[in-house]
Amino acid sequence: MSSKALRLGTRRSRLAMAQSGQVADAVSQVTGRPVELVEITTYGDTSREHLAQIGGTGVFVTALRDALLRGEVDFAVHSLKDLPTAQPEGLTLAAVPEREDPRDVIVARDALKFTDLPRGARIGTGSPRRMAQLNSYARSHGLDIQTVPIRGNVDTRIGYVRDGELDAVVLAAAGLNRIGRIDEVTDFLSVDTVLPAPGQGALAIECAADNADLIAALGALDDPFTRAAVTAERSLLAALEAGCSAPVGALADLLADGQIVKEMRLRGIVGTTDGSRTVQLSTTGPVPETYDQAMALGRELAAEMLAQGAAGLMGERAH
Ligand SMILES: NCc1[nH]cc(CCC(=O)O)c1CC(=O)O
Repeated sequence: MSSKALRLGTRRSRLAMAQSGQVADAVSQVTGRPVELVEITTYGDTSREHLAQIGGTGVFVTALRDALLRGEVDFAVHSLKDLPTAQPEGLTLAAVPEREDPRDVIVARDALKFTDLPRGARIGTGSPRRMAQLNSYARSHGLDIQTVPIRGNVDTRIGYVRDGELDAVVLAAAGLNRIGRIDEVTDFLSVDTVLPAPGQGALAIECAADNADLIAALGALDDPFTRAAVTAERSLLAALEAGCSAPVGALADLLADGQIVKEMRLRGIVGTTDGSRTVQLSTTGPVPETYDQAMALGRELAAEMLAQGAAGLMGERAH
């Protein structure tokens, strides 16, 4: 391969710049080539509407993908949870690096934990998935909380707590880690309380499907277990015919007996945003050795969830 700089297309938000910068360093290491960041503005960055109102999936990624397809940039880094499950013609996921903390967290006033929030506390989140699970937990544990739809980047959301408009906001640990604000977390939510979004905490590195040299080089950053796990989670999401703004949580992990890994477990939840109804199920299977096996695990869980009425809890379909 040449020693020309590789062009990495990135959104200009603080989170996107942070994760692109981190991947740029890693890619530079494995390829020996300099990596140059190319800023691209997306519809998701400029729209003032709530994500759920924009509807559809992938508002953040379309502009990046267009730039890749036009050959204006060589590769792009996405938060996997923002990536639509359909892989567009002409592009490929060259690597899914090792996932970091997949949990959701609370940033609350006065260092409060979720379960210590006072009656009537206002918790900001624009995510139907988070609303459904927080409200469901509140109902079954006698908490009196109010979820308030908010939008904006991570700094803006934390700002709602700092300026006293909200008692707490819900965010992803991974995003806070990447922008260096993890210290502001007041409570890490157990995945038994709130299942993360499919793919949460993982990144996807995408490039043109015909760029074999680059695909091979970026492949050095791939973590096969993370890829198997997120493949199962995204297969569940796809089989539920839900989009990335649907109230669907999912997490795949490995079950071990001592040091010996036995199985992959996939947990999933769908719920109404008021938390009054949920379908939450789990399945296990052999640790996938192929993507097809990981996909099958997701489809199997989706079928069981649909048989228990999951479709009726998801509201309007994204497509
Ligand atoms: N919805 C926006 C978004 N997309 C990715 C992350 C960061 C976490 C990740 O990469 O999974 C966030 C912020 C958040 O949900 O708090």
